[in-house]
Amino acid sequence: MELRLLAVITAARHYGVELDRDDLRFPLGEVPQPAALVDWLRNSGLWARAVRLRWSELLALPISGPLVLMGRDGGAFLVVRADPARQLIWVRDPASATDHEPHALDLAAVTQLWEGSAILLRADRGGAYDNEPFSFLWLFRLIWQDKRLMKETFAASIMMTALSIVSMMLVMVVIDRVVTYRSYSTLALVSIVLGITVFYEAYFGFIRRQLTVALARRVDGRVNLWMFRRVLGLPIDFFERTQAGGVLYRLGHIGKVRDFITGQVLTTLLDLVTLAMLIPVLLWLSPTLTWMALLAAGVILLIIVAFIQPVRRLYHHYNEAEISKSTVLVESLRGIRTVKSLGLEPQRKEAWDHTTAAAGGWKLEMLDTLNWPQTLIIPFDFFLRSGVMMVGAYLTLDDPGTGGGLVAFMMLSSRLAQPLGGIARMLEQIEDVRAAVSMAASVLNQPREDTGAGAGLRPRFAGAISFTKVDFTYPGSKTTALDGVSFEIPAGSSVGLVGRSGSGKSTITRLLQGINREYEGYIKIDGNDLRSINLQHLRRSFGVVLQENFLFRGTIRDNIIGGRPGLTLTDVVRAARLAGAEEFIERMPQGYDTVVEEGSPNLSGGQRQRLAIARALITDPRILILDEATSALDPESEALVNANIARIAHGRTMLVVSHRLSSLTEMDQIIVLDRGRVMDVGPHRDLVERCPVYRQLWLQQTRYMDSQRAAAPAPVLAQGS
Ligand SMILES: Nc1ncnc2c1ncn2[C@@H]1O[C@H](COP(=O)(O)OP(=O)(O)OP(=O)(O)O)[C@@H](O)[C@H]1O
Repeated sequence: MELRLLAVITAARHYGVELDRDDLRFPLGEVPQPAALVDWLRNSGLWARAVRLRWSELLALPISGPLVLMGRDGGAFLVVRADPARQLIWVRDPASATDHEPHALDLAAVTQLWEGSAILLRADRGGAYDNEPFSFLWLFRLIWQDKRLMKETFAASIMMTALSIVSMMLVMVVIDRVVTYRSYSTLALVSIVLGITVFYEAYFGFIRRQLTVALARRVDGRVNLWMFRRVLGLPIDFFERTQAGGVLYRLGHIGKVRDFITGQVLTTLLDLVTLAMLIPVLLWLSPTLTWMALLAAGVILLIIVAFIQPVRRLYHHYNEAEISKSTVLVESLRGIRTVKSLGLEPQRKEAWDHTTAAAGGWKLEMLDTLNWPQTLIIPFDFFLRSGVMMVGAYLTLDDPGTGGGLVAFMMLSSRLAQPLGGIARMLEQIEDVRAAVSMAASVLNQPREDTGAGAGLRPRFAGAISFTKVDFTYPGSKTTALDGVSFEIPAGSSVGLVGRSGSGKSTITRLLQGINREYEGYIKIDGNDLRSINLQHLRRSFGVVLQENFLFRGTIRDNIIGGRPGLTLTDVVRAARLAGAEEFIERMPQGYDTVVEEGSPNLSGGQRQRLAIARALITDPRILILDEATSALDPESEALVNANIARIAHGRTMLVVSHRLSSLTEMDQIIVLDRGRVMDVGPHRDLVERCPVYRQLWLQQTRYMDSQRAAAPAPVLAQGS
């Protein structure tokens, strides 16, 4: 089992990618199958494929880097070279050192070891393009990946146009010959050929539609996958800066761009093929009429182009208004509890009315402006459709022998209208779509976090943390959040972070998790500079519980596992017990299989929090951060969690941010912060004596608690008396 993982890890390393065991979706203890290994490689940014090969095929493979053969006994080995002439392959044992000389195997030896399947891998060539910014060109290149399908679609279009030209020519023959010379045999022959032509035209039309649908579906799939990956790759502070409503609305535009390219642009390109073939034939049939038709079409295009600029401006305003509208809606829905409990409905309604009216106003103005080109083109469109025929009829009067030609011209030129209309529509929409591209790009092209598979160290943490002269200011903010912060936390110790509101407690935990990276100074974990550690590895090594934690729709068990591979119900129960959640979960009718609804309305705040603690503990993290994790709990739940805190802290470094100093008195050290500076570090009893800021906070709280205690016995006495 280990050998297969080792082989794949070694092969990936050849391409500069460091695989993370936590990314492998496969139950621990079982033999990993090629499909799971391929998924692992692909998710880490490599191109990989599982194949079954024959010996001859294996020998014929061009081997530029190692490929992995699956061994019979659940093992694996790496093929580094093949020599078809000598019928030999050279393999490395993944367990041995990489500089070890590969050894040659022949068919007999390979048959004994190999079970027939292999994993091919290489650096993903799509990778570079994957990292490019979202733009029109990007989408075109994405579509161009399906070159074969595109070529087939174009071939079908060419065939269709050729066939329609043939059938029109046949009509011309019928009119000129059959009618003039009364030839029945020609009529019969032409009818048969026409029948066949119609059949083929229908057939190619069917193929063309099928191909365009297939192309659209593929592009759709790829764009969706890519978009979600990009969005997940954006840093947290982007989502903090940007309202969810705006992000959703902007991302919605990607669908518009995709539909435009796979629909309008593709059809127009195909129609251009038709135009390129039709125009020479029309010129041959009647140059005068052709020029007239093209002139009318040209004027139509000019009218549309003239209105592009004003429409673009109005569209921009309309979009901005729509973003505000959608922000009001999303905000109202997300904050519905606050809205209802504070009775803020009239204000929200007013905001909604206001933004809706603004969006409606801009839309109306835009449609009004669009109405002009649509009206102005009508006479030219009419001339294109009917006027040309009248002129043609007039010309035929002078030359009666050309009746067939005129009919053929009319039938063919009617096909001119569709592609020209298509081009016009495309030009009309292009502004819309350009705006949509920049909308979607404003989210998708944000700088991403560098969580790349190859980037950074992946050390096993013991949990020692040090900050040395760390300065940090939030982007766009004037006040420094951290000012020359230095402290050391030995591995395995528990540390409290205290200070007034806004003193920088959460900022310290954010920097540690790599949420904000633009700090000055040094942050080290076990002596490794935080900047040099792989971001995903870093975050996975932490357990984090915040004041508000999001639970996903699913069972309690799924929520605690959180999709992490290799965890069983025993782990879930262990984590739940440690978090003080076991008792309430077992009282629920379905126990660990109880379904948590969206927003978890079926759980109390305290229960939700204890589940979040269990979720953080299940991976047995070396470093645990509790950021006001118990602040919102009722005294009973808080007491339950606090009673377990010593057990939770056992064997790991624990960082607890809390306003309630009474829950921190047992910590090994407490770091006192004030306005972004470290005022003092020490255990509770020392700090009360020597640190004025801490003493003040402590006295404030104990005085408050004393006054509560003093107030509490009164009713009891009254009752007893
Ligand atoms: N996302 C942010 N963008 C800009 N400034 C921020 C951001 N988060 C915090 N700050 C500022 O940084 C400073 C430190 O904030 P931080 O949240 O670390 O304090 P805290 O001690 O955790 O406060 P609290 O106890 O209220 O949670 C504050 O002045 C705050 O206004």
